Amino acid sequence: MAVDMTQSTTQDPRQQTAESLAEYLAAALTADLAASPEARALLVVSGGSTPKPLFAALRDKPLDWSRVDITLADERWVSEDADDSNARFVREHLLKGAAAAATFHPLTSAEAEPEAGCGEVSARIAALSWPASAVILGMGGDGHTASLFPDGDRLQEALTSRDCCVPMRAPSVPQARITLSLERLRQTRRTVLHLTGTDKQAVLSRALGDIEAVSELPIRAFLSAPLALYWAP
Ligand SMILES: O=C1O[C@H](COP(=O)(O)O)[C@@H](O)[C@H](O)[C@H]1O
Repeated sequence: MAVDMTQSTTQDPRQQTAESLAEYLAAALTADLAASPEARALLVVSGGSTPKPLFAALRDKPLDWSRVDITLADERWVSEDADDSNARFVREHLLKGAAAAATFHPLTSAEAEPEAGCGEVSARIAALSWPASAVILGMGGDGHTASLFPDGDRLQEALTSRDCCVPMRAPSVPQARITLSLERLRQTRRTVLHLTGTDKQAVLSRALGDIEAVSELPIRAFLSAPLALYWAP
């Protein structure tokens, strides 16, 4: 595992880490957009609570956001105005200021269940400009990342499928989900793991102890390739 560990030393380490990561992502997007005047750049973000200060730090970076596509690593199969919708979170915290010019691609459809809507979403997301400039992953206390849950009903499918998206249900979470597959999450120029807290540091240490046992701690699927780790206590 090649880890680029960026850790804050200021009084507000989470904010400082978010700002460092925003600088890194803005430079990555700018570099990928410079490839040609027609180039588009794709940014894959995670939901949850961790990215909020990152989104605030990133959204006013001076780059051509009109050529940036943004999608999610995973989503709850809920309406976009639900409190726990990742799409709502992205619209409220990232697609503001300069970044309002970006194009957001949600992971839901009009179907009632993710099993019915997944094909449509997969086709839509697969049509974006892969490889992504960056995939920003989070991690839960159970070692899940995106919606690759240890107790997910389709975890093995999501780890092996060539499909872009996979529906997911897990006893440990209340809502049905949809997640990008492992193969799709790996189609990126840069992978970032953004974590906060000593509890998650402990889970990551455990995961690094045996990176082969992916089903136990699915974050392990990303620990054998280059990864930029942004962590703050
Ligand atoms: O369920 C989820 O949790 C993880 C981590 O969330 P956080 O609140 O601890 O930041 C997140 O990365 C994932 O996208 C989300 O669906």
